Amino acid sequence: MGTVVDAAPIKETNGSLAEKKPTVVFVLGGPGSGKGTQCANIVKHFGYTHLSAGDLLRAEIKSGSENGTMIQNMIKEGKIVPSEVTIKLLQRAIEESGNEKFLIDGFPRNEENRAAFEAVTGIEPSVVLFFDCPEEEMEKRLLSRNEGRVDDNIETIRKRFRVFLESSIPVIQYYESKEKVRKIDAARPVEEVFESVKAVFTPKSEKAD
Ligand SMILES: Nc1ncnc2c1ncn2[C@@H]1O[C@H](COP(=O)(O)OP(=O)(O)OP(=O)(O)O)[C@@H](O)[C@H]1O
Ligand SMILES: Nc1ccn([C@@H]2O[C@H](COP(=O)(O)O)[C@@H](O)[C@H]2O)c(=O)n1
Repeated sequence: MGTVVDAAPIKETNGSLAEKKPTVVFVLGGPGSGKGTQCANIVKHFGYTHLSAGDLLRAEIKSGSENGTMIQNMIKEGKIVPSEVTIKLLQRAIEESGNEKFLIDGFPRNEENRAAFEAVTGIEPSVVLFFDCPEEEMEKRLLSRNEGRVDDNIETIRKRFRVFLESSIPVIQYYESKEKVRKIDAARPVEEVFESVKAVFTPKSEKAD
């Protein structure tokens, strides 16, 4: 079956989300670098709403959406789903949340994601967290995650690593050029990583001297 994306243009919400001035933090890093784990900690401590692009896409498959088969195939291959699909899911989740502070995890994954989100929502991230972790460690974590994900097998993991290097690193470089990136050494134990994360979210005035 061919790719099914909504034939209609993305809902004309351009600007309306931006007018609400939500605080958006993009959470990036390779597969298995610990983005979801750290987002759960940030939610508990700092009151953000966690929106994982991957979780939203997996929920869309389960919902029986007409795009479900296409999304499932893309995830199995470690490929990036067309931006209009993912952005619609993010927009809906933002609008329904009632919160004004969001961690957007695993997005933008490529330049198309980045440019389309900005054009459609008018939102720019205040900060981009980058969980930096060697492939060897990420591979070990993914192979022992045991959540039954169709993409946690060595063949797909290697494809996901390649997509990360080729498509996602350039997005991080773009935000580095705008001085928005906070790079975190993610190869340490969860608690140590979170100490570094906390420093990003704690206002300077509250930090110990
Ligand atoms: N600092 C850490 N040390 C060891 N294991 C970790 C660490 N952080 C997360 N993990 C474990 O590694 C696995 C992957 O973590 P997590 O799901 O948070 O990564 P992710 O970056 O969100 O992955 P993906 O992009 O594939 O969704 C999980 O089983 C998690 O419990
Ligand atoms: N912006 C995105 C995010 C994810 N995907 C697809 O989902 C897969 C799993 O993502 P995780 O963040 O949960 O690891 C990913 O490999 C992509 O296939 C996407 O297309 N676009």
